[in-house]
Amino acid sequence: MTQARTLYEKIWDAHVVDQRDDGTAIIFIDRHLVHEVTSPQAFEGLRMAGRKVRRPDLTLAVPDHNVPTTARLDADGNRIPIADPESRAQLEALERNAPAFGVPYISATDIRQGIVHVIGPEQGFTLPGCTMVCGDSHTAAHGALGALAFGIGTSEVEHVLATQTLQLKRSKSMEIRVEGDLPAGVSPKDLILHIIGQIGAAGGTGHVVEYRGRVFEQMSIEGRLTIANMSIEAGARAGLIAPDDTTFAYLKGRPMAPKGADWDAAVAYWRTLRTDDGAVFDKSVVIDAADVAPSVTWGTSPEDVVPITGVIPDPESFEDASKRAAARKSLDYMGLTAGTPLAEVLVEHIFIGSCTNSRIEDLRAAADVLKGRRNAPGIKSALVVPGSGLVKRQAEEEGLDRIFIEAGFEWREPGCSACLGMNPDKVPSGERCASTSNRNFVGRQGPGARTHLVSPAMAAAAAVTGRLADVRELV
Ligand SMILES: CC(C)[C@H](C(=O)O)[C@@H](O)C(=O)O
Ligand code: SF4
Repeated sequence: MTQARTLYEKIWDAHVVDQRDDGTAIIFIDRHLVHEVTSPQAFEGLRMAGRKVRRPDLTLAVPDHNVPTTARLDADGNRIPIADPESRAQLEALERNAPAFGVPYISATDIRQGIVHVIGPEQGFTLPGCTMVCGDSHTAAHGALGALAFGIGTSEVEHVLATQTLQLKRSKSMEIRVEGDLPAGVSPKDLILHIIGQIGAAGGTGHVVEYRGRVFEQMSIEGRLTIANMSIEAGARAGLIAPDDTTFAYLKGRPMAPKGADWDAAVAYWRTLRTDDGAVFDKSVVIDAADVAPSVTWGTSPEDVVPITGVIPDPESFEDASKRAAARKSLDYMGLTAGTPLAEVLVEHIFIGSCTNSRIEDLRAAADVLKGRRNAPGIKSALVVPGSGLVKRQAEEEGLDRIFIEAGFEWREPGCSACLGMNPDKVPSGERCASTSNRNFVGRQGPGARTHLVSPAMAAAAAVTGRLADVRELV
């Protein structure tokens, strides 16, 4: 009898090109996404060494981090140059490097352009069972479709471009099993924030996590992408959800997905990609879905999570001395006082976007709350940034753009936007933003910016009330 294996072990075993005695292995990489921030030096390295891209057909490049989310073409149809010199240089480098190395490139003015982690699944570039990398920590997102996907550094980007392989050590395996069903009004974002709040920002360190349970089986691909995306915020190397009929239905007919007989063969293989009964995980965590409420972060780490019904925690209540010190610092940065009910915290900015929550379902969830309502007077800016041009177009076809605009939101072009301060979309110092992104680090949305991570519906609730608010009281 063959040994029972986890999903992670199956994908790993299928990609080992060479196994060394010291535990390192050479792994074949099926898919490589490239963006403008982590690729310029990698291409430069190839150029200096006189090397080519080994498998341009398995590589896909798109700019997302630095592109402004305002109009990209002027009235005459000419490209509006990027003002920031560093951003412009990175974008221009990618625009030169992709054609020079024969890498398929989706330009900033292409309708398919968007955040790498949104366009990969959308184009059918991301497939179950494949190994996938990108010079970007949120590559974990693609695990939502059952791909073993993780972020790599720029020198590894160069290595993958040159060889289509990567030297790696096998990670440990971890199961996060969620039992029961989520209560009404609770979204995948609330669940992943809750999970990170429970296991901590280092809870998954050294592990590849597999999310298991009925909740995930019943979840849409959009929701699964939100979950897997934030695996890295729990410290995990990657996050996986076993592919199933929902995955296959999502991928069928996507431009880069297999077609005809290849599709049938692929689906037959993908159906084998499940953790076998009796397979053993190195670590196992069980979460009760009934415990999850709409979640909000209060501090400067994604593990600083409380339910919206809660209060800002007292730093002195933490057992660990370093956690007490970190919480004091966080509250100082965030301008918050222990004991304040979350629902009394006023916000000035709203950001709906990022690779965590910028897909069509996210926009629908926010628009559902905003419909017939207007942003509260205290809201100084509210941005909605679709994850790709295709998401944007679909939202417009559904009339969602009207709902956002009528509520007082700005309807923008796709990109990373205010998820991180690398482009013009920033939150002013000392001001507070309810954000659907994934990181609330110090300065993440701009120097001195204060970030509260929430779901799209909760961001909309914050917009119309001008404070952190329980969306369940609005619908
Ligand atoms: C700029 C990029 C390398 C970075 C990452 O690796 O994740 C960014 O996407 C982020 O979310 O912080
Ligand atoms: S949207 Fe944010 S988290 Fe995602 S890739 Fe861009 S900067 Fe990173």
